[in-house]
Amino acid sequence: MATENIPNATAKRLPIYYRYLNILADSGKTRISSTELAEAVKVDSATIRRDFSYFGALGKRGYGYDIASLVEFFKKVLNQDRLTNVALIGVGNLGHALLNFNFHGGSNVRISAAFDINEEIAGTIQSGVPIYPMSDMKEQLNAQQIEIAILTVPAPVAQKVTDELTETGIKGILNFTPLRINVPEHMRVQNVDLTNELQTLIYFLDRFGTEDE
Ligand SMILES: NC(=O)c1ccc[n+]([C@@H]2O[C@H](COP(=O)([O-])OP(=O)(O)OC[C@H]3O[C@@H](n4cnc5c(N)ncnc54)[C@H](O)[C@@H]3O)[C@@H](O)[C@H]2O)c1
Repeated sequence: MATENIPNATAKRLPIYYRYLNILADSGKTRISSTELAEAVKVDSATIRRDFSYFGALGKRGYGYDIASLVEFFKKVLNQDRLTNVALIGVGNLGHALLNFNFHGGSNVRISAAFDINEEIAGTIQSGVPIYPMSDMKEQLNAQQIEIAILTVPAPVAQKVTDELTETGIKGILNFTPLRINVPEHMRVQNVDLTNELQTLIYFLDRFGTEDE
């Protein structure tokens, strides 16, 4: 299965497909056409067919896609058949909300360790997740074989903390800070920027209006 060379845009849509297909499977539905799926996930059917084609022909003409096999397939592609432990660095307002949420609801990702410089929080357990002092970070990440970190520290220290993370086994950072952090080539950063998302929405509404207009 050649999943290394799929385009970024396709990779980003896979969790959307996976989540919806799971809902369908739970409701007892057994097959779906690319047109139906397109309507539900708001991605056009040609794109869906192209996305799926990167993984080999999964659908049958006139039949559509078999939901159970798609779910199994995406589960493997997205590594949802094993639990992925992630770390959270910075348990402030946002960090705390993410700990509380902790990716419940059918996802196989969970925050298993959190770290903070504040000595009053370090050593406590919040939403079932232990908070460690920063001095324990390297040891804990290695011991728990954690490869992904969520970064929710203040922007002025984001690069410093990132540099500390590069000395551990961390391979990917979900960066909530507004700073565009620098990482070595073997690491990958995914930025989450709510302001940016909101501005994009405002831009599209200003320019194109809503779908019903
Ligand atoms: N991406 C988004 O959409 C979005 C939304 C809100 C906030 N943010 C960003 O998320 C970050 C956190 O925001 P917040 O409101 O939770 O801030 P906050 O001040 O409430 O929390 C920051 C936490 O980081 C800890 N911290 C500070 N320096 C540290 C260090 N060197 N090592 C480890 N921990 C350290 C603090 O003790 C605190 O607990 C900020 O960078 C903010 O700009 C992003």
